[in-house]
Amino acid sequence: MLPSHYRRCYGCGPDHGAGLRMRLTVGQQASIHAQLEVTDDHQGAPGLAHGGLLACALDEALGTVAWLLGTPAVTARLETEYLTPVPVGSVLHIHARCTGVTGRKISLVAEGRRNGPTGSPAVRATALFLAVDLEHFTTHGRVHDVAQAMADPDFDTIRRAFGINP
Ligand SMILES: CCCCCCCC(=O)SCCNC(=O)CCNC(=O)[C@H](O)C(C)(C)COP(=O)(O)OP(=O)(O)OC[C@H]1O[C@@H](n2cnc3c(N)ncnc32)[C@H](O)[C@@H]1OP(=O)(O)O
Repeated sequence: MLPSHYRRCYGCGPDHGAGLRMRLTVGQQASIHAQLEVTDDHQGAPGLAHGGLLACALDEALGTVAWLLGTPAVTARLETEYLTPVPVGSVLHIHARCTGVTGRKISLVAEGRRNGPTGSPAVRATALFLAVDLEHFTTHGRVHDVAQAMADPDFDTIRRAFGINP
């Protein structure tokens, strides 16, 4: 099981009051298994998960695979395909994996299944991530948030955890 890469991340952060709090586990080679419990807070239509939120959950799993490759990376392109509605109360079992790397470009795919990891697929995504350096976050984000994240006493543990499948 991987620790959250950033405590205030909407996808996996334990300190985010309204986040998805996804838990992610390393799979074979560069792949990730994750689970999303679909709750009342995730609705787009009555009783059904919001499509954008499902894309967010897949994005989180895809981004975590990219980090397993040893570099921070950000989503450049994300295409989602919705196959069946996902009702509140279901658990989405997500599997994300890398399909190729060309320079800074990381190609990935993900699939979310209902009713267990071998259930029928409900949502799929194809993504392109771009590897970036720390400057990406200090230039475009808030310097004090970056400094705070790096000052986290668990920062080294978190960084090392992503070296699981070098
Ligand atoms: C553990 C972590 C979990 C995190 C999960 C969540 C992940 C996220 O949500 S990240 C947040 C959302 N994403 C962003 O904010 C990114 C915003 N975009 C950017 O910052 C920039 O556009 C960025 C960094 C993606 C690319 O910019 P830049 O580094 O200048 O790349 P650039 O030089 O233009 O292009 C490099 C290559 O990528 C290609 N490329 C760039 N963007 C795209 C795109 N959208 N589609 C296709 N190809 C693209 C270019 O064509 C180029 O290809 P080639 O080398 O073959 O000519």
